[in-house]
Amino acid sequence: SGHGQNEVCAFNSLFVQHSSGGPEYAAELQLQPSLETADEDILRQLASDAISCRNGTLCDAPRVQNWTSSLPCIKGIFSDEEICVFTDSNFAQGRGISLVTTPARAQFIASQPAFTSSALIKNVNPDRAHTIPANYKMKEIPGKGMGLEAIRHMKQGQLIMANTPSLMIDYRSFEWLPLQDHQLLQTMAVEYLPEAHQAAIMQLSTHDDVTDMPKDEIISKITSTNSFDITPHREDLEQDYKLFTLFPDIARLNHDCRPNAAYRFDHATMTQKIHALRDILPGEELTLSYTNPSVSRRERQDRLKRLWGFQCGCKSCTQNERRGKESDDRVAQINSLKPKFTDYPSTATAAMAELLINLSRQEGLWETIYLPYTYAALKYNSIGESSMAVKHAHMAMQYGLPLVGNEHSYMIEMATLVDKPSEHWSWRTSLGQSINVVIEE
Ligand SMILES: C[S@@+](CC[C@H](N)C(=O)[O-])C[C@H]1O[C@@H](n2cnc3c(N)ncnc32)[C@H](O)[C@@H]1O
Repeated sequence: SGHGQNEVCAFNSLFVQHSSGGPEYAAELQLQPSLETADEDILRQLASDAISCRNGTLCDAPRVQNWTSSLPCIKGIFSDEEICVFTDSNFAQGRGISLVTTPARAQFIASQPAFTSSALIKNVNPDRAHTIPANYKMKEIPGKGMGLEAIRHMKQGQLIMANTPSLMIDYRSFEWLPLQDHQLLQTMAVEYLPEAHQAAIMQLSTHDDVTDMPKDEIISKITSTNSFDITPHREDLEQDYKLFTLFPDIARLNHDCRPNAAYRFDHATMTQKIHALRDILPGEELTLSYTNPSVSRRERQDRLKRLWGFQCGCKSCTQNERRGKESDDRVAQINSLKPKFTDYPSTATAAMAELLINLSRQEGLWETIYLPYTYAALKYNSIGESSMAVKHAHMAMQYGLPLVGNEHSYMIEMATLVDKPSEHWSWRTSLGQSINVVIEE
């Protein structure tokens, strides 16, 4: 690209100048720990040069439209493609958003309705939604740092809060760039945001003490302690590369192995939505599960310690040995029953689906309970019990719709079944014939 020819702005070409190695340097980079490859001062100089580029004095105009800035860029070690910082400081009523990604993906994201019809995301973020009374307050939670507490009664399925991202970091930035370059882009992505937004990010939890840490590392700690993995839009051609995404208000939700809330990202509105998994009373802490809840207590605790660095103090993790064992047994039974509904040929029955529902309810696994309700609806319909089928299909939708949306295959099946059970493909399929009722997720 034209950009690459400009020595002032092209980070990777300066890497080459800095070393004595020439073209082999790229190969060297793969072997050395990246922190030793570039001098901090040089990187800083490059960053400030890049800012000058952005102001149009040293470089070409940004190559991607719709962003208030689209620099700096760094070329990947394993790829010819560049990773750049894209900021739109007007996004979400001036709250702003920064992306660290390829120009192609940035262009795709900028074409989403959230960018092209800004009225869509008016009032999405708590600090901009002055007219909507908050459902929660932030407070200190013993042993967990800060957290969010419900201040009103909320119904199962209700939207609790929503947020647009502060930062979205393409996984290619971690994979293609040396750590120091990656951290530099991440820091610049923060620094390009409006000041109030930056301040909110810098106040987020770092889990450990970060006094005396350089800013790049503090920001890395903040993103790794608080970000969600977002699966790319289904029309994005690069499904393998997720987006590590920070939502500054939602980041205050602590983990619980049996949470009362769940998240879902809507690409069109670029909004992470938090819904109530069950009815919530005022005074309850609002929680999400950071990890798969359907594994044993030991496994959950190990994962949380390994991946997040904390000892889980949730109710399910701290209950006594006997109750802990009962919970593990239910989870194991759930996990052995579930495949019977999706494996072919299916040996499952409506009674087994009811058992799965009961176990999930007892265990408080609300996030996935739409699955056994869906199985039950299909099994009842397959034996011609339409009223039971419709009843369970309604339950599947009540729990599933807020979490997976109406385009999810299960929700589509349930909506058609409820409409006319006898015209659904599953109708009486288990009677007198040997067709099995199995649907794909
Ligand atoms: C995304 S932040 C949640 C908000 C955070 N407590 C704060 O003060 O901003 C994740 C961090 O919160 C703490 N945390 C979250 N859930 C926890 C739990 N169940 N037990 C202990 N610490 C928890 C850990 O320090 C974790 O790294």
